[in-house]
Amino acid sequence: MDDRILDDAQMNDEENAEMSLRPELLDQYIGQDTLKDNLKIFIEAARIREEALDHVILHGPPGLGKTTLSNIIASELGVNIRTTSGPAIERAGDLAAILSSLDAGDVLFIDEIHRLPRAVEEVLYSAMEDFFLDVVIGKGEEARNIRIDLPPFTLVGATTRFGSLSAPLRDRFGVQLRLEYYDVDSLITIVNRTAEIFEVAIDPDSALELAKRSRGTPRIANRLLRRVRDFSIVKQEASITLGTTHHALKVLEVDGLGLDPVDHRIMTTIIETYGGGPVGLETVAVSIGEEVVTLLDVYEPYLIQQGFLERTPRGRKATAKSLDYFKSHREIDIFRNEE
Ligand SMILES: Nc1ncnc2c1ncn2[C@@H]1O[C@H](COP(=O)(O)OP(=O)(O)OP(=O)(O)O)[C@@H](O)[C@H]1O
Ligand SMILES: [Mg+2]
Repeated sequence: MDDRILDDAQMNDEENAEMSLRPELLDQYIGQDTLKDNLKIFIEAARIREEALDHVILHGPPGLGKTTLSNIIASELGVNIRTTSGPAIERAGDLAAILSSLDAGDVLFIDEIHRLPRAVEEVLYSAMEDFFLDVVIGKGEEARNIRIDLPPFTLVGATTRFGSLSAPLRDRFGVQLRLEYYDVDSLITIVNRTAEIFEVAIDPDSALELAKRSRGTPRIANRLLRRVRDFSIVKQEASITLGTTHHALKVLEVDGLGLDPVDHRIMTTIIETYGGGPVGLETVAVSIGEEVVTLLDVYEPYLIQQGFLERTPRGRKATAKSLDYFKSHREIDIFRNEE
């Protein structure tokens, strides 16, 4: 399973590549039109008022552009950005150090904000609402409370689990933006843009094919393009052809809808072992040897969006549509491509 297209462990080696692909301004950010229109107004208003932008929470599945957008927000505001993540801020003191180093109007980006320790989160409330921190200095009898005033700043939080945020934290974000899976047209534009940056030519039908098989996710579109480009280079093609694209996707075990072998194992386990469900996600995870969080964050959202999987109070259920799709894939060669 080392070649899995969605594997997190694989992501490290692409971080550099991702950096160079990140659009820097809102106009270069493809798709998410409603979100962009709203954000433009809020940014413009903050600039006119010469105040810090209200706190922003970006939520949605991995790879849809939350980190990219947080950097764009800072660029568009013309301010500095400090980047950290929920698990990296272990103590209230860590947070105090970061916050007191900000200049007025700066953006503090906290990735994976649902993983902030509880004690840190509670200190964050007053920082967000009234720009001050109450911290305890010293221990025992010596301990005393001090109040630190902060410059007005904008907290941008990102999470794949909006539902796991506590209500008090959620409510302190004045701007709540949900990223949606991208449509095929936006993904074609993203594939073509990335190809241009890579300086490779790609046939329009190949770009379309990659767009259709990217699970609505720019990160996956870019990743597939990089792999397909490798095959094309070896074949010494002048431009990435549909034949090579099909071949590469077959080797990568990406099916016609962008589903990979893990998606197939999830669905066939629910359908065949558990009679279509309902079955608990933990049970499915154990059956196929994957982490529950991976299923929750990476696999399940797209299977639900495609109408294959349903969340019910008693567990996950396969839909009628999924019975057809996964049954027919089982009868024929599972990763056959329409060549
Ligand atoms: N709207 C977009 N237009 C062009 N490229 C995009 C867009 N959104 C994302 N990308 C590209 O997709 C890649 C992944 O985006 P990003 O890292 O911002 O996702 P993320 O939502 O932060 O993911 P995670 O939840 O895993 O942190 C980046 O390389 C970025 O260049
Ligand atoms: Mg990110």
